Amino acid sequence: MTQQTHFIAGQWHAGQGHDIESIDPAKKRQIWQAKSASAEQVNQAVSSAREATLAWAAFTFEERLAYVKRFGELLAENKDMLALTIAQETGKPLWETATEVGAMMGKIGISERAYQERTGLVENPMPVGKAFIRHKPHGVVAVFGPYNFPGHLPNGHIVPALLAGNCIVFKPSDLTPLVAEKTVQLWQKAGLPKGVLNLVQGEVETGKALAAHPDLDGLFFTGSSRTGKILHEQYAGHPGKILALEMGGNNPLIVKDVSDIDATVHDIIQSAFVTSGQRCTCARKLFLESSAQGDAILARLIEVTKNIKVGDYDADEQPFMGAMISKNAANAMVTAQQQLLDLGATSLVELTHLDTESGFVSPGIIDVTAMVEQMPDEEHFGPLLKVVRFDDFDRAISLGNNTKFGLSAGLLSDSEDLYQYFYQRIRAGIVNWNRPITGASGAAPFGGVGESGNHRASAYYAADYCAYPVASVELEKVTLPGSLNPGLNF
Ligand SMILES: NC(=O)c1ccc[n+]([C@@H]2O[C@H](COP(=O)([O-])OP(=O)(O)OC[C@H]3O[C@@H](n4cnc5c(N)ncnc54)[C@H](O)[C@@H]3O)[C@@H](O)[C@H]2O)c1
Ligand SMILES: O=CCC[C@H](NC(=O)CCC(=O)O)C(=O)O
Repeated sequence: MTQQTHFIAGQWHAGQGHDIESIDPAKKRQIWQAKSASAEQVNQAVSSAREATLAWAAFTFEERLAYVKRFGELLAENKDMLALTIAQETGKPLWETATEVGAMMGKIGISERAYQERTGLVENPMPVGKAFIRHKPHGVVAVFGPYNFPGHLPNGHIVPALLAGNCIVFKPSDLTPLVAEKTVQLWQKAGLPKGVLNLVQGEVETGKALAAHPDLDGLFFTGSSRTGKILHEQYAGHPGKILALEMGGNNPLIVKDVSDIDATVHDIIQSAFVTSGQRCTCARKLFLESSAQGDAILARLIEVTKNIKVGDYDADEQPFMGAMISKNAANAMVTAQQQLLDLGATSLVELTHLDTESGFVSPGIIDVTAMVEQMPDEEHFGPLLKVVRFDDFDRAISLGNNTKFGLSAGLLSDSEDLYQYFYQRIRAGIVNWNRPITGASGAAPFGGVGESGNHRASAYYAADYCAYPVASVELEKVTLPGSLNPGLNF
């Protein structure tokens, strides 16, 4: 029987599109297969969400919260199963996927607080009557997720959207359909009314059919800037629809005047190579001073990087890095490295595709100082760190800012004055000092400037794009004003 993987109007359905599959990039085996959703099934999912909107929005916040909390309990009960599924589908080590499931659980409390603090009720007295600020859900929204956090990042849209009273059609990455299926099964178990959350699986054409659906009130997207820009163009001329775009980055990390070299190298590695470099916040460009200290940091960085353990997600001795998402993604990193070398860069640690049928690569470091002006402003979404040596701090900042993106940036330095100087000049939505630039908190806004987003930050601020404000002045009965405007006679 064909896998029933599309959840529409509270029922699981087999797809009517073409064959799709999911491959474990570490073990190189198929772990899931199904047929994609047809355009008609996408249509049914949107209709089912539309039919559910009035009743779902009419629930009190506490009633909606009860469903979400039940989902949270189910996440806790199923955390090992979900962590293993994420590991199998993405290649990420189990220690890391356990933290992803933890972030999914943490999202519930954060979103509850954010709803109250950012979109809660405000009541102001007036000379006559009362003024209220309330918020209403948009209606039907699509949620698009990326492959690198297939649980946590869609969850970061779904939880606040449901709490605000929206109904959803969820289209996960076609590389991580199984995580989506298992997550939606938990929502079903939580007893969510039919139609409130729908799931359609498929590749780009399913995404296109959903994004273009005329009955959507909005779309919340996390993924690449390439896709985000297509969606942005598609939504041009539709000012009535809400579009939240969380996209990529080409993030700088600058090091100057530090006393602890190992701590510095740790924060560089945690910024550049965690999740095999597949985080939107990963450091892509490392700026090191042309000095004896810069040389010492680079030497130690090379040494520690060469010793990073890469391996199976379920290895007893856990690796720091698992496989990348696919052999194609691994190949793309090898190609990117070669292109930089062709442009005049020098390899310091070669990124190598360890088993060409898998997603395993070793982390790489490449010195791009000689060709930094010609370096393409691309997000290379994998473990390849580009090093730029600098003499002048201002030039490091200016090269760090020399990108169309603006997601994360960091300074490693013992000087607070230098940090203040850096903070004033660097352009990014996440700016850290003496901390890795990955691992952002869900309790803070999360978003970037430039082509990293469209000024609709997520995480703690997701509440903002999940509801629209309604201002009301209200009085219990129609009452003649005490003083009338000139020229009126009653
Ligand atoms: N800023 C953030 O919060 C954040 C977080 C995680 C990942 N990312 C970014 O995501 C990227 C990696 O994820 P990815 O490769 O899965 O992203 P992607 O853009 O390829 O895919 C994201 C989603 O969009 C769908 N899609 C692709 N093309 C489409 C189209 N033309 N129309 C409609 N839907 C389409 C995909 O099927 C998937 O569901 C990286 O660039 C990374 O930086 C950003
Ligand atoms: O790959 C991109 C996300 C990386 C991750 N950011 C978050 O988890 C943001 C917080 C949230 O959405 O709750 C990171 O910074 O490592």
